Amino acid sequence: MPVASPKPTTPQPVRIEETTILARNWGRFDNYRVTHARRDGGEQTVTREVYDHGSAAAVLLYAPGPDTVVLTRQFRLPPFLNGDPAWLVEVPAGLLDGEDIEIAAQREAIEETGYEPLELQFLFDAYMSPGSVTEKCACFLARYLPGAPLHAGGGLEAEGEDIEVFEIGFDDALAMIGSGEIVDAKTIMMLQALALRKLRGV
Ligand SMILES: Nc1nc2c(ncn2[C@@H]2O[C@H](COP(=O)(O)OP(=O)(O)O[C@H]3O[C@H](CO)[C@@H](O)[C@H](O)[C@@H]3O)[C@@H](O)[C@H]2O)c(=O)[nH]1
Ligand SMILES: [Mg+2]
Repeated sequence: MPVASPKPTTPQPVRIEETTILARNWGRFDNYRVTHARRDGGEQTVTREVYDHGSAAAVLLYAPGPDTVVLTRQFRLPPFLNGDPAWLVEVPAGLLDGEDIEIAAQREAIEETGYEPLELQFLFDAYMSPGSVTEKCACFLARYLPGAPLHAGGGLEAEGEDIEVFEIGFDDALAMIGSGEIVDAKTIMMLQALALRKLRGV
C-alpha cells in the first residue's frame, strides 16, 4: 500500500499542444492535446475533452433558532438522461456572472429563494467534476430570517427557471441524503459541513 503523501505530488509543467473547438454554444466544449510530466520523471501526451461554462457559487441558508434550511427543487436534464428523477433538491446556486463569488452567492440565493443571506461564511471551494468540467463551486454558509423573504423566489423566468422553494428541518434535510432524495454533490457536502460544525460547536 502506498503511503499517502501530505504534499501535492502533481508534477509540472503542463503543455497544451493543440486545442480543437468542439462546440461554442451556451458553454465551450474543446478537445485538448496536452503533454504533462509523469511521476516517474517522464512525460506523456494525452487528449482530453473539457466542458467550460464558468465557475459557480452556492449558499446553504440556515436558521439556528428553528434549526431549518432553505432548499430548492428544479428540473435538471442530465440526471433524467442518466435514468434518475429530473427534479433535483439543491441549495441555491448559480454560475458567476463576471462578479466576485460573494456577490454571486448573494444574488443567486435571493433570485432563487427570495431570502437574503446574512453573515455569509466561506466553507470551501469544490470542483464539481474535475476530469471533464472546469467549474469550481465556491460554497458558503449563511443565516436567513425565516418568514421574512424579500419575495417568493423561483429564479429568473426569462432563463426558463421554475424553482420550487421550501424550508425543512436540518435533521430532515440530512435524512434526505440517506434516503437518496438529495443526490446533488454540493448540497450533500454543504449539509454535512454544517452537521460537522454543529457537532464541534462552531
Ligand atoms: N445548463 C444549461 N443551462 C442553460 C442553457 N441555456 C440556458 N440555461 C439557463 O441558465 C440557467 C443557469 O442558472 P444558474 O442558477 O446560473 O446555474 P445553475 O443551473 O443553477 O448551475 C449550478 O448548479 C448546477 C447544479 O448543481 C451545476 O451543475 C452547475 O454547474 C452550477 O453549479 C439555467 O437555469 C438555465 O435556465 C444551456 O444550454 N445549458
Ligand atoms: Mg441555479
